[in-house]
Amino acid sequence: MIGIIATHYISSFIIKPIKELANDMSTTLQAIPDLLFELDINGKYIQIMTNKEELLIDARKNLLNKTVTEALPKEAAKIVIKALQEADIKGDSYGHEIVLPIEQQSFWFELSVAKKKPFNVTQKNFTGSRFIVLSRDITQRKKYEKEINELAHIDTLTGLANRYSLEIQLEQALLCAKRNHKKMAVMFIDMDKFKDINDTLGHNLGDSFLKETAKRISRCVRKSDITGRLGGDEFIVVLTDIKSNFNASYLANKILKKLSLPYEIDGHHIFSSCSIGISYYPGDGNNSEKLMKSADMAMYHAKTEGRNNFQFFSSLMTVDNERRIKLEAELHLAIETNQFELYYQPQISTTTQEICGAEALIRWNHPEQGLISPVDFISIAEESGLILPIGKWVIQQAFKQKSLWEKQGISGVKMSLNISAHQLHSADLVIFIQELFEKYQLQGFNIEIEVTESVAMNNPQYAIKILNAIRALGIDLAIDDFGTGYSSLAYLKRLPIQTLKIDREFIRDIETDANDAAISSATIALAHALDLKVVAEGVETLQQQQFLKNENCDILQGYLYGKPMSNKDFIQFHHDFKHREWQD
Ligand SMILES: Nc1nc2c(ncn2[C@@H]2O[C@@H]3COP(=O)(O)O[C@H]4[C@@H](O)[C@H](n5cnc6c(=O)[nH]c(N)nc65)O[C@@H]4COP(=O)(O)O[C@H]3[C@H]2O)c(=O)[nH]1
Repeated sequence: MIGIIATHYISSFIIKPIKELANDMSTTLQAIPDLLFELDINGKYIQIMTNKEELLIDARKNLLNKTVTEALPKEAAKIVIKALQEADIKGDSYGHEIVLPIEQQSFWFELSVAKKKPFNVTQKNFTGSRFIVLSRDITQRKKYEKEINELAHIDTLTGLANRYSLEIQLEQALLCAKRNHKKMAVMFIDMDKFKDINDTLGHNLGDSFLKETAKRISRCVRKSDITGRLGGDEFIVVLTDIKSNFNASYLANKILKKLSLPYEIDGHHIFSSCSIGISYYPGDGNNSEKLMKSADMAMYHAKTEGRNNFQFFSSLMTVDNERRIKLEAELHLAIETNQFELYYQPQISTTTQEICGAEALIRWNHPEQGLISPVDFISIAEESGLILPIGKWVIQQAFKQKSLWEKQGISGVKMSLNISAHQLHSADLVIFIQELFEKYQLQGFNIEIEVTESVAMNNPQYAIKILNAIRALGIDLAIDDFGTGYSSLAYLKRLPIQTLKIDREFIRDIETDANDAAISSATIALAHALDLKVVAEGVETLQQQQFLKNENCDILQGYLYGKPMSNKDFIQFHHDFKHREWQD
């Protein structure tokens, strides 16, 4: 009886609570998303407590009594043993990470290990240290970490290295070059007139264009070279081991060629090019900042040399660069204090022998340097965006002058003026012209706007739209510097132009260079076939004049008749102009 009571007592007061506790424990373990193991100091699996069988490297029954060295990849097993040894000494160990191949995927686990305190009731056979190992699945976290790391180092648009990563990689490459006495080259690549593409076709298309550019650059370089995007349309290529300058020029030529091939993006045909500056280690700098800066200056020099070319850094450019920065600051002031003036160069009709036009050309009356030629500041104005206010001033001044000439009896003289790529692509250009056109009552008077061939051909669809709107106001349009740009006749036919201006490069050697003569003759014939008038620029000699007359060129402009001159001188010139000695 006592025996029964004692059994009942043990059952209800000892075994039952233990059972309940075990039940509770098992429910708690089910709820833990991690894997729990009990291992001995040799890494032998004593217990596996998890319901996440799919995260085990092998079936539970295959793992039990095996050691981690037998069950896991070598590297992971080493880490587990290390964590156990650490916990054996300190009592616990945290933060070790292992990667395991499970079902052909890589899973990351973070280990937390606690040394077990032996107690006698259940673990009579307990020999040596035992450990509870909690193995947390951190695969997702690792994925995010990798993504964040990539975001920090990779330019998300192009997949190339970003500025931060470029600097790190360049510093590392420099250390290596210093140690091994190697030469390196840094190339600074800037797309020509990217802003126009972005402004006119929108940012999405601009992005696609940059992606394509990045692809083309990547295809030109070796795997061991560093390629990245600094931001915007600026790319960097670092040649980490070059034998001679030839390597860099060869690659620069290759990149120039590839980036100037036509782009077809979302049905738009885009023509572009790039300018490249090159600096060398050790000659042009011994740290990443100096090398990048030198390459940047050389790139800027390439821009001023007409774009679509490459230049090596030279110390003289530092002076150039300082001058440019100073000039840009002074240009701001020049706009505010009205330091600009328009000069006018006469154009002579070969049929009437009269002055039939005047090209308005800007001059800068610099307070210290005197008259500065547009050649020295237009490109800076374009780069800095100052061309927009300057260009507006030119339009306003030329329109005003044209209206005054009419009032002063100087009629029949077409006023030609230049507009730049930036202007053509500025949103308010047409409205601005229209308002001034009405303000100065120029309806019915001859006004002509000149755009260079490359301006019109860069994004021709947009150029056609804007030029059509200008043309609709009754303004004539001319293609300037014809022959120096893309010469796409198919597009030329679609432009609403009335005049072609042959660049003075072709006129200069017209008597001695058969090619130039042939190009000029063909251009005149082509223009006439398209019902366009032809202006020859840069006519300096009677022989050139004769040649052009023989070819039926319509209008001549050049020093032979008159240099660009102030308004006062032009009025005098016009007054004095009758039939002169130079005429045949
Ligand atoms: N050697 C020689 N040169 C001759 C002869 N005849 C004319 N020229 C020069 O050739 C240039 C013709 O202008 P462009 O091709 O439009 O080239 C212009 C044009 O692209 C730009 N420019 C001038 N004014 C403006 C302006 O108001 N706006 C814009 N966007 N660009 C302008 O600056 C360029 C240079 O202008 P300029 O220095 O005035 O130089 C002028 C003129 O002085 C000649 O017989 N021999």
